[in-house]
Amino acid sequence: MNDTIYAPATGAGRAAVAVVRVSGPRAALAVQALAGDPPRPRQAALRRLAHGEVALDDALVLWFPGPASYTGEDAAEFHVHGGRAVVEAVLEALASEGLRLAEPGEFTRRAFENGKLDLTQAEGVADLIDAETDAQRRQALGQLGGALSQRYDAWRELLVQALAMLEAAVDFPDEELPEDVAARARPGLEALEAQIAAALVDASRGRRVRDGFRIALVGSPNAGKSTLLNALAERDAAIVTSTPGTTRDIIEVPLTLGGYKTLLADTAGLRETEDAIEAEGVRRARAWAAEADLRLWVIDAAMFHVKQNNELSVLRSGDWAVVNKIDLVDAYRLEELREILAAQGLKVIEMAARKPDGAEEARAALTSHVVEALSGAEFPAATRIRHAESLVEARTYIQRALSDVGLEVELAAEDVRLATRALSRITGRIDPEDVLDRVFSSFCIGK
Ligand SMILES: Nc1nc2c(ncn2[C@@H]2O[C@H](COP(=O)(O)OP(=O)(O)OP(=O)(O)O)[C@@H](O)[C@H]2O)c(=O)[nH]1
Ligand SMILES: [K+]
Ligand SMILES: [Mg+2]
Repeated sequence: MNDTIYAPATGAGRAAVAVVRVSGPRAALAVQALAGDPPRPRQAALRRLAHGEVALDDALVLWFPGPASYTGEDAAEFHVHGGRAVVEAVLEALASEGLRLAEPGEFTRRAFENGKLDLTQAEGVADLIDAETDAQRRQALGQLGGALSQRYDAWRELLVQALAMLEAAVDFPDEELPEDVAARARPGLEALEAQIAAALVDASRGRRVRDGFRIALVGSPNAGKSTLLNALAERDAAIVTSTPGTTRDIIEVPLTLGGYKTLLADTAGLRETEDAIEAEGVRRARAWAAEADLRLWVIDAAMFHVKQNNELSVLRSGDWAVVNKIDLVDAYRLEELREILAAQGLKVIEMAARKPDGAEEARAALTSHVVEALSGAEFPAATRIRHAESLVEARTYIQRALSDVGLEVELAAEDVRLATRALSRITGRIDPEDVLDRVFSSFCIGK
């Protein structure tokens, strides 16, 4: 039998109300010990909480007999005044009744184990709690509502149908069934393979909604990268000085643009250097830039020289050139720069980052870019690397099955079985402990 667990469900610190949750077989006893007979199920009752002779608080008490509770077990909630001493006293009383403090995510893990939600929905719960932007919230809510579960279940169903045909062909060879029985599995498998392939392309956009669209500021020392970062962040996140080589570490600033989470990174100016610390900074700058979704190549309009080739090597097509310090040059020079950079296939933005509102055009352009890149990506087939890994695996088995159909039907059937397992792992229909541990360890205590 499970332990009975308790935890504060609300954040630490002073607040008007704090909620303490209890779940497990001794939940009714715990309510009895602190608040007397459990109230009517799912109805709040105002009670004096006491432990032995000691009064603890006046609180709302809710009693959720299983299985109609969040965890599926007997559960209760105490809505107490949100002072630290009150919460501590209630937690202590519960501990002395033989209950134990819940581990991170343990309530949701029990809900999962009791079939209240599947693994992607459990992840939706965690993501909803972590959601900082509107897009993250929509994505998490969709996932909690079963958007991913439904898609995976539909795919699983297609695999089960294909498997049925292949198994029929294995069990009743030759005479009893038409010889093209196995071949009938093919169109379904082909369609599914294509759907998974498309989903994988879309998955990286979905992950960007959850984890943030990554924008790297790169360029020569002193081009004004840190100045631009600070202007966009609207605070002095990075040190700005007139000394080239000021920034060494990557400075990441989360920025919400058009309702989407982005991560803006200021990086060390790119140059050959004897200084070991700066060289490490340059290495990190290149590595971050390589993984980014967009690179902004910041250029000092007065100093730029066409031969800045070592910087070009980090750029990809579709990246932007930000011509900074336009206050220092004339129109003729600007026109010249524009031509050179456009010829490189870069989108060109001009600014004086140091001037008030100097970065507003860049902010507007970035906002439209991110919205365009991510809109609609709230509901992809995969929001985590874990999902994408299993999708890749399922796809590989389906491809192998397709090459075996007609030759070795038994092998094809086995591959389809393996593909089914890979998909089942995403929703937790089959749930190796390590996958569960990975998912639930990211939760906070009390959820
Ligand atoms: N005139 C002018 N100066 C600017 C502008 N933007 C930045 N600067 C100056 O350029 C110098 C370098 O700016 P930073 O933001 O530190 O440049 P950086 O690219 O981060 O430099 P490193 O970190 O050393 O690679 C500072 O003295 C800034 O004040 C601008 O729009 N116009
Ligand atoms: K500098
Ligand atoms: Mg800098």
